[in-house]
Amino acid sequence: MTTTPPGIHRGLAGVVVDTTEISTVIQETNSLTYRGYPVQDLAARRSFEEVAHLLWYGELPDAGELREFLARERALRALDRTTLELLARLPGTCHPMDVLRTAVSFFGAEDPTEDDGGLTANRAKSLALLAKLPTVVAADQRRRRGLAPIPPDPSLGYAENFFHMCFGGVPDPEVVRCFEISLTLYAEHSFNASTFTARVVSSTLSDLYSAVTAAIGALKGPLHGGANEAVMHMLLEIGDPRRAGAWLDGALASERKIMGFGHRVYKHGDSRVPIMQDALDRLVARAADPEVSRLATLHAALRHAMVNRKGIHPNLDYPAGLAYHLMGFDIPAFTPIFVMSRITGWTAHITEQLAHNALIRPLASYDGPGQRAVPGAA
Ligand SMILES: CC(=O)SCCNC(=O)CCNC(=O)[C@H](O)C(C)(C)COP(=O)(O)OP(=O)(O)OC[C@H]1O[C@@H](n2cnc3c(N)ncnc32)[C@H](O)[C@@H]1OP(=O)(O)O
Ligand SMILES: O=C([O-])CC(=O)C(=O)O
Repeated sequence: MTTTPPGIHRGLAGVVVDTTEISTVIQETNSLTYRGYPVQDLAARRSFEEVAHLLWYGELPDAGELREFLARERALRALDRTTLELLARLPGTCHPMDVLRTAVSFFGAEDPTEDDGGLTANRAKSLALLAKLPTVVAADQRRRRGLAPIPPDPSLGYAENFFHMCFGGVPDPEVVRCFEISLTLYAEHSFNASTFTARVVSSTLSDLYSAVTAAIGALKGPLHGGANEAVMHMLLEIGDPRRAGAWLDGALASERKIMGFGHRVYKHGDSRVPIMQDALDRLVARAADPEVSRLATLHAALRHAMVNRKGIHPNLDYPAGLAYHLMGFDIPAFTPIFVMSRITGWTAHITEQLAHNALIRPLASYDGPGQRAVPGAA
């Protein structure tokens, strides 16, 4: 095992690198606020579009501002033919996060204002990405099912339209509401790895698309956003609620990381989990299906076993993973759905970084070989 020398903060654990006005985790109360508003109240009372406005502009929209915001977002959802052709040519074997990463990079290449890092230009790009990403995710899920894309419907809200583009129909409002709650909870979480990645890229004065492309790469990993997919794979691997304890003992004995558990900041439970778990419970009750009940029982059994054995609590990916499965999405679409939401937080942070920019460039303590002569050099 390697020991960390004093003064070194591996993984930047515990290091405060800047200030932010966007969100904060309040450790003492295990709570999370966006621009000062508790996230559970936003999830209960506001639409995801209102939350996006709050994150970007600092305030919830009034009725007129919301009308205008919705109209602008709905008008930008469609993909042009070149993008649809490009996406259709990507191998069906690649992960949907690769598709999304490629799409964002391509949007940048297509945008003649790509290098305009001004506030107005970046706000326009952020809105266009918010509007278009669900269209990419839905078209990609359909492609993998051998189905043609369904164009967006501008008469539908953000969450409803996503279901429409994925499945050709909108489920009952309770399901849409649970999905929208997940989008609000996933929208923003301070200096997490993907947001920090976006800020690092922006700190070099690179363009917004490059920062978002890099952030998608960071979110894909199973220690971050990729965990919501890994949770579902793990539940399917365990299969039977009666196996949960024994499976966990074996996994811990082999030093496996249990997906959907633990967090760098929350050590006594993720503030978002109770809200998402409540939404998941409603989905389970509504389904009234023995197979769904079995999965929910397994989900609860593994959570209890993990808390009992290790004292490690679930993070948001744990209830969100199963909730997305019950909503009918394919597992590889789960992390792309996270992107559809987190695009709001990433772009809010890019704007904030550029407003008070300092190049992000930490130091490293060198512990490689001492200086030596290149063979043959005089
Ligand atoms: C939306 C999000 O991105 S939330 C995070 C999603 N990621 C996951 O769910 C992946 C699983 N979880 C993990 O790997 C970790 O908990 C992380 C990466 C999220 C946080 O990691 P860190 O803050 O670096 O915590 P760290 O890895 O130091 O964990 C502390 C101890 O708890 C253990 N631990 C933490 N999480 C887990 C886990 N999920 N399974 C097993 N052990 C765990 C570690 O092994 C370590 O044990 P040790 O002290 O005996 O070495
Ligand atoms: O904050 C983190 O490290 C990870 C997380 O929960 C998030 O990004 O939502």
